[in-house]
Amino acid sequence: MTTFNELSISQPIMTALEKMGFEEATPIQAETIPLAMQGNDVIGQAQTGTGKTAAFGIPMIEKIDPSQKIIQGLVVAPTRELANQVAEEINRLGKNKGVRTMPVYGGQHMERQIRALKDGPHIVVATPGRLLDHMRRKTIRTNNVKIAVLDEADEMLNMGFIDDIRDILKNIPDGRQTLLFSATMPKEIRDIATNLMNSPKEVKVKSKEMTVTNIEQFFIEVPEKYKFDTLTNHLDINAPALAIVFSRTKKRVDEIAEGLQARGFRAEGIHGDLTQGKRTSVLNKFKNSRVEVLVATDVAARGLDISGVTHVYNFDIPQDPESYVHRIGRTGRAGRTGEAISFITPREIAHLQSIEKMTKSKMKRIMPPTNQEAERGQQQVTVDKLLQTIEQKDLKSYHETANELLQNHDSITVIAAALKMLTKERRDTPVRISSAQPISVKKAPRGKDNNRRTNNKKFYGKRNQGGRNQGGRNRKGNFQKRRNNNNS
Ligand SMILES: Nc1ncnc2c1ncn2[C@@H]1O[C@H](COP(=O)(O)OP(=O)(O)OP(=O)(O)O)[C@@H](O)[C@H]1O
Ligand SMILES: [Mg+2]
Repeated sequence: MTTFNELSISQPIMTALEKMGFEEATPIQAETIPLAMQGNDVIGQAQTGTGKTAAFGIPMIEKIDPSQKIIQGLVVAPTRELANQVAEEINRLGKNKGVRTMPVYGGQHMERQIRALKDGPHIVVATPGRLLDHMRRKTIRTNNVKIAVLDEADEMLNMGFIDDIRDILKNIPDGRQTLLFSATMPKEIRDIATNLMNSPKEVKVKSKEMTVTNIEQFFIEVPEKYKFDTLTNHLDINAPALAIVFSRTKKRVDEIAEGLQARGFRAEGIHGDLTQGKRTSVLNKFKNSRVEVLVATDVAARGLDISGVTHVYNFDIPQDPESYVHRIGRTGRAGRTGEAISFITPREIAHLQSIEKMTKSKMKRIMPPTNQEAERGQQQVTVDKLLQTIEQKDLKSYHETANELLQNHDSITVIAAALKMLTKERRDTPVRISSAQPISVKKAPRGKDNNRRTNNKKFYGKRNQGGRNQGGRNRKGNFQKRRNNNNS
């Protein structure tokens, strides 16, 4: 364990770290902060949720001279929400030193942004498109930038962004220091990265798996047309505090979010076709739990740090293993636990195996929950609430009425009625999600494939007709029991 003291961090930042409740440095922080503070270029790779933001934020703030009101540090991030979040964290870290950080991204009012930039932030955290726009207008000048960071570096150096990144880096003075961070770093991207840097030091926090071990990973083999019912049944059983459901297309995100609302869930969708105002409001509602299920495209896959996300669903399995790693990494952050559940259509089993191979982790097969299990799951939510109320013990004033009730009815009937009243009514509103092509693997591994397949037909029935009852449940316990041991 490394304390921040051992890393020779200056007092103002130490005070900020204390305020933020950071007691010890995470491994990626312990390894990269000294290297970066010595002036090295660094490529830092560590699992999701392990504190990479502070790993580049701290050395960046150390480099800033707050008396000079010019942009000295630049962070580039792939999405607007992430740019905003990273700016917030660097602001917290740099506050006591008087270092001001400003997020700059598209969808915000240009004139207002230009006015704010005139106030002279020391650090800008930007998305590439809007940053280039400002650089062309000369409303952002990069000639004094001493340190540049690519957060989610492999994504930034991928096809979609690489040209923009080259243009941005061309305009930053040669003597600059460059830091690249991500949880994933495919080899071909690392080679591109090295060319843009000055003899970088590579730090890879060693771990057997690319994914975080405190995220339990499951998969459910389910035909496309049963995915939605499987999702709502699963949500009923697990009653997640906050869940993110990833889907492949914006259209499906909208449809899933609307379908969930129709079935009584507080759900909203987020994707790139929404206005920035809508994107921000949906994310804020999710952060303060007014929305319990966030349905998203990969726009929410990388970097977002929302505490309390207990479940990540891959309604559609992603194409790349990297995307899988980042998506499920929205839970199980900073040492917490989480569950990731991926829906795999029968034709995608080979793809699932290729993801497992790349990430060096296993997903355990679970069976799709039945309608009866989902009903019991919802009742259990009520029972949990009831038990909490019993624990609070403040029930004396209800005793007399309770006694009267029990004189005329037996206790089972009374309790059952109370449970019925308190349990969220299950809606069976029919929902149709437009179809998606299954993802295929170029080289489908043969053979092993077969023992993964089971005939799941018997598990699906029309909603509310009742499926196969698996017997008594005990929330998670039942869930565990149903794992297929052949695959764990
Ligand atoms: N040393 C620390 N002690 C306690 N909490 C920390 C520490 N460093 C960071 N955190 C917290 O851990 C959470 C995850 O950090 P962060 O978002 O930087 O992870 P990340 O490695 O960038 O993940 P991702 O790969 O998903 O982007 C944040 O809430 C952050 O405030
Ligand atoms: Mg991050």
